[in-house]
Amino acid sequence: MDKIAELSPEWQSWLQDNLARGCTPQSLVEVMVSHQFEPMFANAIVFHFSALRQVPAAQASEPSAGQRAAQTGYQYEAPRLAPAGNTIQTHDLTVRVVTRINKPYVVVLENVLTAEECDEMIRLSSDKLKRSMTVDPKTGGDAVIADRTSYGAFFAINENPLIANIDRRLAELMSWPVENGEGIQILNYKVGGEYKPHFDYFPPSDEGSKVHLGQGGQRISTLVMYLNDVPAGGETIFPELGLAVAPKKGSAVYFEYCNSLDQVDPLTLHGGNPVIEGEKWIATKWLRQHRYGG
Ligand SMILES: O=C(O)CCC(=O)C(=O)O
Ligand SMILES: [Fe+2]
Repeated sequence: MDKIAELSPEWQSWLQDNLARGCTPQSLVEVMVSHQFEPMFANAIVFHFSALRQVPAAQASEPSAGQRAAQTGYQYEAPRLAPAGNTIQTHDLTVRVVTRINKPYVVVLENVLTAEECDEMIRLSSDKLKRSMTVDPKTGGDAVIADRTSYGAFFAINENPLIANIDRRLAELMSWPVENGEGIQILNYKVGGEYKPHFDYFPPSDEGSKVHLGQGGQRISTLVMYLNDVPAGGETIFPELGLAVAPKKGSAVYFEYCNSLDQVDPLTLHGGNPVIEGEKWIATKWLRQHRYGG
């Protein structure tokens, strides 16, 4: 985590001392935020220090996955997406489970979308992007687009028959109502395009989260679907887990990070590695606690 360099030695020892005294990470985040630290940064840095805190010499030098999970204070509950079995049956596709991690619950899936659906979503969103570029003169066209490392488009829930069928399948897959989902978001990354590590949930201590939490509540899980094969780079990475998922057309990675106590799980920090060759298209589905929009 290179941002550590930005934290003064005084703050670093303050964090170490208070974690050693047994203060909760959340209380330390709040103090940092009250001292004008950016909430996402405070969350990430406090978690980083708490996860790396020295374990007694008698134990392994690296905390086990279970110990790291316990240190965050997040209470794991029964997963929403099927916790067992190598396939998940939806009304029209049999989705295959490739990899599972339990704490946090991260699952790599195959056959979430057909190749035709992937191609059609790319085609439809390319059209949307072209239209929005010409409709809004203030975006400045190509100059602005060239600066961005990714760009995207939204499909409203049930926007057309193709999307409605996919929304239905995803709700079955994730055992959560269609109405609690945000509309599918399409992102396109060119060579060099990336998505720096972040949390998909709205940090509870962040003032700016209130407006998001007011509609549909907290985000609880994410499904990142890959719409094309990427020749090199573009993996979805989970830095706290040492996990990198390579994009594969029609496959997806699913992860959960909010429980029934409204706690959020910092171990789900994730990002998109820079694309090295070719381009990367993904479709992301975020689920909310409550009914969202439509
Ligand atoms: O590009 C990726 O692989 C990750 C995308 C992501 O984190 C998101 O859409 O929230
Ligand atoms: Fe994300």
